Amino acid sequence: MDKLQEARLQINEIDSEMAALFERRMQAARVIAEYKKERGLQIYDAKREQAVIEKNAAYIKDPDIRSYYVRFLQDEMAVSKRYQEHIISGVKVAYSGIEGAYANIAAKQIFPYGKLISYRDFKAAYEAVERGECDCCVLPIENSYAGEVGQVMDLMFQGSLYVNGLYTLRITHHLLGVPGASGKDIKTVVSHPQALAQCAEYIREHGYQTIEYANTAKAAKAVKDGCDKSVAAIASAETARLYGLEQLDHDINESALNSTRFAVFSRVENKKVNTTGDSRFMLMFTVKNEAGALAQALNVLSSYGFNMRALRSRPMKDLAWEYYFYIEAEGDETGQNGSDMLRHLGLHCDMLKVVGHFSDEVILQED
Ligand SMILES: O=C(O)C(=O)C[C@]1(C(=O)O)C=C[C@@H](O)C=C1
Repeated sequence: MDKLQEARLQINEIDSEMAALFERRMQAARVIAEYKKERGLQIYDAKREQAVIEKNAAYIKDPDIRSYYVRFLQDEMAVSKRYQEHIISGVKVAYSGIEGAYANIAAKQIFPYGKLISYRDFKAAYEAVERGECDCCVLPIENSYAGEVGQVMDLMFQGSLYVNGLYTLRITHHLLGVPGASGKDIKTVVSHPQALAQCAEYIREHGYQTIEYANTAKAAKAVKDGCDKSVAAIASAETARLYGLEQLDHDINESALNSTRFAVFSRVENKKVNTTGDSRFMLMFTVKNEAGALAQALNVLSSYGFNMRALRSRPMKDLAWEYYFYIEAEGDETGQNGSDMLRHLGLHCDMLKVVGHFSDEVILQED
């Protein structure tokens, strides 16, 4: 037998072993896909991929081969992601608003393989998941300019869903007109009040009239349907594409940091977040009506080493002048220290629930 034949026989043997291993790996990937579908998690997990590569590359003794093996692992995970997309494809994702609205843009980016279903408002989208009509929903919880989204906070407090992922969408506004219009033609701009406020300086400089719409996509649709060269919408580049509008001016919002945080809600809690130090969790509670109860509750978190990043209060709708509290904190509350903290915190609360935890806040780019 010559060397070629010998090497090919070896490869045949290795490939047959690898085929069996590949099948096992893909079966594990299927389990992961189904787990993620139930919890509204993204397939791609950058940290996990990094860990897989680091751990396995270290097994390769020949330094000449190591970089090829890293490539092999990357390809293997790309195949695994394609297979998972095939399994999850059509996962039903509820969002509020119409196509082209920012919630739709965020949902599309988080679940490009999903079936996105529009609901008229936050409550309708949230309840569609509670009823089992959708697998998860994507709702805004906070805007860097306008602050918390109170209606979504209230749903989190009263409802039964969990937050297993948080995504920040950077928002860039553009001036959008009908084809053939130019900046000089524009007299009136239409958009959501927040978008108008975010571009207030630009609008003032140009002396435009403003008209408010329920969301930026509706404003864009109105411009398209109105066919009036003197009216422009303020919305995203994606909305322009969707409604066949032209960008007459770009990046017109004042703050470059304009962004909205979207949470993905699902019926199943993602019990274990990674423990690499980037975990965060969200709590909602009411405190006992006693002097110092709130201060004591807050002290419990720090005494167990959890760093509180946000504290908000909202009125309880059915009890005048009573409030519930929302906390977002850094750390992993699923371990022993976390459950001790929650037990201790519970002593100061009438009601306490963990609404969600997630490992990393993912930054989405608008385009
Ligand atoms: O571990 C996961 O979360 C997976 O989805 C599996 C897997 C892989 O094939 O190893 C695939 C995609 C992720 O980006 C990370 C890893």
